[in-house]
Amino acid sequence: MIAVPESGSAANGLAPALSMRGLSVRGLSKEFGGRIVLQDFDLDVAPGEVVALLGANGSGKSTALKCIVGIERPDSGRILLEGADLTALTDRALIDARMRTAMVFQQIHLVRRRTALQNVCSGGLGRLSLGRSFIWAAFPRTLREEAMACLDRVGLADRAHNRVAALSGGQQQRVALARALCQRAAVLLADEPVSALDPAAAEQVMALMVDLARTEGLAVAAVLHQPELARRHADRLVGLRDGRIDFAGRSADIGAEQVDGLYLAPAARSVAHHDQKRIPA
Ligand SMILES: Nc1ncnc2c1ncn2[C@@H]1O[C@H](COP(=O)(O)OP(=O)(O)OP(=O)(O)O)[C@@H](O)[C@H]1O
Repeated sequence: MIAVPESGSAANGLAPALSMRGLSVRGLSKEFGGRIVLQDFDLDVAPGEVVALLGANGSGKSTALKCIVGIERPDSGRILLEGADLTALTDRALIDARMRTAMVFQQIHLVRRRTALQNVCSGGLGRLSLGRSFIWAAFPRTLREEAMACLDRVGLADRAHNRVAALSGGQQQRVALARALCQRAAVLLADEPVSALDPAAAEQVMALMVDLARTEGLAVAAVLHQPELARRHADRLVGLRDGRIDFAGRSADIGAEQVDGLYLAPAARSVAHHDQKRIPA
């Protein structure tokens, strides 16, 4: 069992220095067509820790995750994964480093006509030679055993041979988490992983992500649209507004009104701010 790190000692909730473990991001910026959508974005996620990214639609949350995982190319900034600077790596070293990051999405990216086990095996494809990678039926026994253990870890060993299409949304998301385990990822980036799930399934998947962080030492960063769920499950919260960090800190230290403020329109925000100032302490 990995202890929850005492991060967030600095005033802004970030670790004081770039970490050699887990994920550290500094000064990430990205613009599309001349419009800045992410600016000076910093993030630290230690092994065993869960950090939730919150913010209104269009505030830059997904762009941040996409830049970290390599789907988008940041205009500037540094991304350190287990101490390796991804922005300085090339070729095989970059591919190997990227393999240590897994991503799960709201729209679950699994091959629906394949079994849960085959999908989880695919997480280990990067470790196979190219020739074998595309033969679904020919995953080596060792990989199948590892994938089975990963499915067992998420409570789905009994559904290993079911096609993904026959599983519920919550079960599919658990298969996606098992695939991340089989990939042997050190960092898990989750983009609205529970938005398509009913409340009970969402609760279950969030609890599983926290459990995997604690027991497997995964560093988890999750974009969430459910502030209450984030507050209950995440160790720290990072609030984004218009591409910039509005607040960052331990979940217990961040007030509900601060979180709610992320979702107010600018005019309502200035009224709320004015009202807040009038309330005697
Ligand atoms: N490939 C792209 N090309 C142009 N603009 C983009 C692209 N991707 C994102 N954007 C813009 O960047 C801004 C931030 O988008 P992003 O998806 O990161 O926001 P978000 O906070 O994840 O929003 P949501 O909660 O709706 O998913 C938005 O205005 C979006 O339209």
